[in-house]
Amino acid sequence: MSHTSPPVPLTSRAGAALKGRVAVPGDKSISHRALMLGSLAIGRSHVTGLLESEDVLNTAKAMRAYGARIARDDDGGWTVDGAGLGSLLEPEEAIDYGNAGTGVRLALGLAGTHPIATTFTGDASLSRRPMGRVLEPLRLMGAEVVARAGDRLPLSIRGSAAPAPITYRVPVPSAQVKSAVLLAGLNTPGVTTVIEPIATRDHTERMLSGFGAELSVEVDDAGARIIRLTGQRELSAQTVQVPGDPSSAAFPIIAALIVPGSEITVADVLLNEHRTGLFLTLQEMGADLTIDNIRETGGERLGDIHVRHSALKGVTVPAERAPSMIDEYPVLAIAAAFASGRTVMQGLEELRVKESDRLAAVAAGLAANGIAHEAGEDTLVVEGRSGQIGGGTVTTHLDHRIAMAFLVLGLASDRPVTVDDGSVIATSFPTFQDIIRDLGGVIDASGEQAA
Ligand SMILES: O=C(O)C1=C[C@@H](OP(=O)(O)O)[C@@H](O)[C@H](O)C1
Ligand SMILES: C=C(OP(=O)(O)O)C(=O)O
Repeated sequence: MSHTSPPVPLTSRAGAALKGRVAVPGDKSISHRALMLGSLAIGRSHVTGLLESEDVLNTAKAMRAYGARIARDDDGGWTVDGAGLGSLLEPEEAIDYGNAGTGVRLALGLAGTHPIATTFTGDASLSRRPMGRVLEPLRLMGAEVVARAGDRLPLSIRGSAAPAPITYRVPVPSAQVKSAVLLAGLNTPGVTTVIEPIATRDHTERMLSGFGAELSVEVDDAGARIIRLTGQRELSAQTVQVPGDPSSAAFPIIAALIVPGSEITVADVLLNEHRTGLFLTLQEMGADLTIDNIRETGGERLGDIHVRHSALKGVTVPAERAPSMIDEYPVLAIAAAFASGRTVMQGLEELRVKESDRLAAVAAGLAANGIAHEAGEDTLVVEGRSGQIGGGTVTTHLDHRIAMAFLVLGLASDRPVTVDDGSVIATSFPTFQDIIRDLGGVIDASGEQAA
């Protein structure tokens, strides 16, 4: 399905308490990277728990176009036969990356240091998002780019036959930019260095090391991470187990916190320290949220998260925590609406360049459902329990997280909440509705009556 398909309005409403144990699908960030690194490695990689969502399937399609063989096995695992570093084939057609920012930005990194031409396109959301943040370092490495005004998609990129290693200080906290430069460094002779003043998710570094890349990470006196990668070293095939996506787990977890009487477990959730800002914030808000069965697999930590309906209180979420929960603010705003007192979220400028302008989209959704709030340039303040909640229709702007966040709102609201298009949920969490229903939550196609 693509997002030229007709919109699918969905409505959620309050019902029984949420109960049960669920597992959310695999982490999106790790899934993209497993397919990409497997495609560059020599030999056959095996991936279990891959997220089978539209964004990740677009990466599978892209890597096939570059010459990798990628197949789903009968047992649900995936095999990836890599073409080997430096041997990406020129895709015969434009690669349509749909809604996937991570996918296209990381693929640009790969394409940017191979002497082949690739044209990338995307849906209306992706075509609005800035690509200059990855094109700037790739141009410094020798790539030629022809892009729409403002470095937007569609664009064509041709990598240099003799790419130059660079030292690049990432100007915005972005794991996608960091990763694009590191992936470009793989096919570049010499040492590519990325300096990251503010730490972001480090799945690329971890997985590159796991696939045998020569990579080191050092933290300087100012706390910046300095990542050095020696290029043109072969990668070797690996087995990757993808843990559950904490950004997906956020939705049932917050649903359980705000629906009275709820008690749920979300099993096997990734607990990488650069991804757990939401869980810490919820605990500060007074959430009954505990984590156990903590273990490590494939260089990543995971565990089971238990939550019970809780009396939440408003808190201030500091700007420096934003990179570790950047995709979770829309649903945190929903938790904040049920807290006593005000919740202040700071350092949100990156929300403006996601699948939608998330700050504006969240504010509009809160307004439509009677929740008092104030949005600044890079801040959001939500007044908890400010009156009757719900009854609104929310515009999703092709943004899965806006759709899911406001469907969670409806599960605990005084009146039902409708989102104008739930089809986009399939980009990251295709089983969202099934999981909420399994727990006892009510989400219907709009117009359908609850049973
Ligand atoms: O590297 C990644 O896998 C991601 C990085 C983040 O984006 P930025 O790099 O733009 O912060 C995040 O929002 C996105 O969902 C996934
Ligand atoms: C920002 C997101 O994804 P991407 O940048 O990969 O489109 C997200 O999933 O919330």
